[in-house]
Amino acid sequence: MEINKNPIDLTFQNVTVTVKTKQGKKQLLSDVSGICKSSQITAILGSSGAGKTTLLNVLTDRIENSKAISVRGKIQANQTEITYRKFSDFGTYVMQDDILLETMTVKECLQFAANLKTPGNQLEKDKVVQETIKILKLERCQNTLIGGQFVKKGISGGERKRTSIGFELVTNPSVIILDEPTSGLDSFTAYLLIAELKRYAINRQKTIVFTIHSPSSDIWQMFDRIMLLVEGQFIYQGKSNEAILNYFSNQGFNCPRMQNPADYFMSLMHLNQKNAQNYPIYFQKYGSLLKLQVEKEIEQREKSEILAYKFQTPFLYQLQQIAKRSLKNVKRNPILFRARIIQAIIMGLIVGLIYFQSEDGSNHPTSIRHMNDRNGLLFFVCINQLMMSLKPCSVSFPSMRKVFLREDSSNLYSPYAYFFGRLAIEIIPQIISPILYGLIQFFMVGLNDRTVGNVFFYFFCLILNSLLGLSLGYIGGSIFSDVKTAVFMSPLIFVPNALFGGFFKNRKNLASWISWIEYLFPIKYSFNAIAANEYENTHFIPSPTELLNLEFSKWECVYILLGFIIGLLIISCFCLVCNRKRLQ
Ligand SMILES: Nc1ncnc2c1ncn2[C@@H]1O[C@H](COP(=O)(O)OP(=O)(O)OP(=O)(O)O)[C@@H](O)[C@H]1O
Repeated sequence: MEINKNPIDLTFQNVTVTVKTKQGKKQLLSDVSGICKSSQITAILGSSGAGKTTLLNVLTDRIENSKAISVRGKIQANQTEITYRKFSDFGTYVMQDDILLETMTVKECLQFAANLKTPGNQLEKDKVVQETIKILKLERCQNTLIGGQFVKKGISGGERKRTSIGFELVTNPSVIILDEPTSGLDSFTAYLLIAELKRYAINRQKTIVFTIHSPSSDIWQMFDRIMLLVEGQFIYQGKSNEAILNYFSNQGFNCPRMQNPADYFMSLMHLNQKNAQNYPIYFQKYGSLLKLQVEKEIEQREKSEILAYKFQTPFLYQLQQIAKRSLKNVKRNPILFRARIIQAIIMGLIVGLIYFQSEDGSNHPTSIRHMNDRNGLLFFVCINQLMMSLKPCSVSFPSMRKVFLREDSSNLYSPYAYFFGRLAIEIIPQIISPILYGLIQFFMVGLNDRTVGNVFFYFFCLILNSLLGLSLGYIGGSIFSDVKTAVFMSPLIFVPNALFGGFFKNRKNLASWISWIEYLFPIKYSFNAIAANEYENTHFIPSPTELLNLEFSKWECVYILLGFIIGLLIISCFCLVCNRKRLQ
């Protein structure tokens, strides 16, 4: 990684954030101005709820004006105003939660970001990864899986945090903003991390800003600039060490010699009765002694051009990278894939045994009992296939939503590439599973095998049904943000499909005011196609398709089903793109 050609001073002026709450309006930040300089590390301290994360969200332009929240003020980089997309052109935001894919190794994780976000050939991208690993001292764990809920063995909390930072560093940003990078780390690991960030800021002229809760005295010594926040207002901003100690001692707040200054200032800011009486003094002193000075400093910054970092790899390359990663994810966490296959085998066996060599009308052509059995079997197969793929597909997007949102906010790839890259892999079990299911029960039951065409058509219908479940699952998964809601809502898709499918209630008996609804539920076409195929040249008299009043030919149903699948996939892709929320 080369020296930064684009050093940036980040400034903010008169920033006020107001939210509407049930109790009325609440100011999270009140008219704050400040400056974060290049080649320096700036630490923002304050007690819990002081507004630190809110300030970072404003700096990275992640809060939008809306009915519920109002943001005023000016954010500038080298005296040029910034907007959300422009921030990601030169800066990066490492959020408090380390959102990483647990099935990747540290190196693969950084490689993924480097492949998608850095220009040059593969050798150059690999070099960036190696350098990032070296800077963040991740050599020892580079080939260890990240780990988490499903993959139990993983890297430590400190390594996780550094990987999270590394994921953003590979793009060589000029400004790095971090929300509590040391949370959850022991004091020595925290020290090493801040020391690394400081070295990085100096050596590469980066602007590093972070919030921190309780730094040790060793960490405190390293800060170049400190901002102290109390109830959304600054009470100090400027140099660290002697400067801040002198400022407060001049006001009668002397830090005991043997005490960690960070602890002392945190105790001054903590909301209790005694401190609350001092708050007006802090604000008044800041207003009279520092505010003007900071504003002057901001005005004196020189205007210079920001070299925007707009590199994005071609769409097909993004698609390939996402598909490769999804495949690895399935291989290393195969539980869902295995469950789908085992489910297909067990369900195939159950159906095969229950309907074993069921009567096809050749012995008792007029038997309504046998005809009903066969109709029931065909309808059950349609519903069963749909449900077997709907559930896993409805949870697949919500379960990866955080990773997607994080990568999307880093502008790593197009959301369309993400959607189709995942689809390319997730479609595989949805094709294998119905084939397996069909192979087991088709011959056990003794379905229509008069021609090879009939056999293939049956299997084709099973696959279409499975893909229908996938596309319906994707719709739920891309609309609902969490797994539980997506699963709870799936009966809303299933029940009307079953009721209007043409088996439980004969379509001719539907009231005229409601009969049009049946055309909206695709299972009707699946049942129609599979029944039309089964009863081609049937022995049953009269023909079950006539009794069921099935109106379409089997190929007409296939075209309609394909239309449904493609249409639903397009809608779910659109929902995913529109539902992207910025992580705050
Ligand atoms: N959308 C919102 N609506 C109402 N109140 C909010 C909203 N977002 C934040 N707050 C409140 O604003 C205050 C500042 O929140 P913020 O997350 O910036 O604090 P913080 O200093 O980062 O705290 P911590 O150190 O605990 O993370 C808190 O009291 C929080 O409850």
